[in-house]
Amino acid sequence: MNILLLGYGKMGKIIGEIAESRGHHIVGKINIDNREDLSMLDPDTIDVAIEFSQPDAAFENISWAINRKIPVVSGTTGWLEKKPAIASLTLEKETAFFYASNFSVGVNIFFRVNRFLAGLMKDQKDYKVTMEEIHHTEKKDAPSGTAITLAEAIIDEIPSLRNWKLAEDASESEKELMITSKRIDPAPGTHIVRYRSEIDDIEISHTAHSRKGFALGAVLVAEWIKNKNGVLSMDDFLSF
Ligand SMILES: NC(=O)C1=CN([C@@H]2O[C@H](COP(=O)(O)OP(=O)(O)OC[C@H]3O[C@@H](n4cnc5c(N)ncnc54)[C@H](O)[C@@H]3O)[C@@H](O)[C@H]2O)C=CC1
Ligand SMILES: O=C(O)C1=N[C@H](C(=O)O)C[C@H](O)C1
Repeated sequence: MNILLLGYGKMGKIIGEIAESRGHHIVGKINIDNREDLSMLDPDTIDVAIEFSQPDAAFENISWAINRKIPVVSGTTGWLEKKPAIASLTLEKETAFFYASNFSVGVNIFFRVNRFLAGLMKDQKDYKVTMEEIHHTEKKDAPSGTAITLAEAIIDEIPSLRNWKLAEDASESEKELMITSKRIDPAPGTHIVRYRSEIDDIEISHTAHSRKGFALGAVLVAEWIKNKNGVLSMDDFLSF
């Protein structure tokens, strides 16, 4: 496949290496300082764009590709208030858009375990749930996209919770799920969900040892998305 990389930072580079090792051809490596290279590409020769840039660049990158009917696989976090506009554009242009806050198989198993545990805890009034995420110091958004996905599932399952909040922003409230964000190098991504009572604690965690799982997941999705249409997610891709 011919793959365009929109965003060629830590993730873009590993994605490029994995894609090439699987026989794909990288037609462009676009960063903040070479966006003019986009005008030299022939959109008809691009099978899929993989977009890992930064929160304030994602919408423009994704729109550029979708407007040219290029399917997009995006992992950029921190821009999702604009996702409905991308969803409409995707349907209008009859192409495909795939978003995941986390592409690793391990985290997607963790998402299922998190939802199951939250369902078990929903009537356990003696436990208070909190979350913690730890990432490297270059990360631009907080909390992480993965933490938001975890929090949304917990809030879905536990009726007494209304929304999540960053622990540093807020005084505690019974109705809010507090998320602590820590920035410590070189952490590729750690997420912890804790239920604490006077008697005991229950804790689940996922720790990425590198970025390889995120990058491999994005390439596998790019291979899968070819010739598909619509707005897709990991629930469409995963077979478990
Ligand atoms: N969904 C997932 O599984 C994962 C998502 N991420 C997310 O992916 C994004 C990228 O992460 P990293 O590669 O670690 O960040 P990074 O900071 O290493 O790279 C971002 C790159 O985007 C480029 N960029 C900035 N503005 C641009 C623009 N207008 N057009 C094109 N490129 C532009 C920068 O030049 C930079 O090279 C972040 O939002 C991060 O949270 C990271 C890992 C896994
Ligand atoms: O910025 C990162 O590095 C990561 N971002 C994603 C997120 O915000 O959840 C996924 C992963 O945790 C690494």
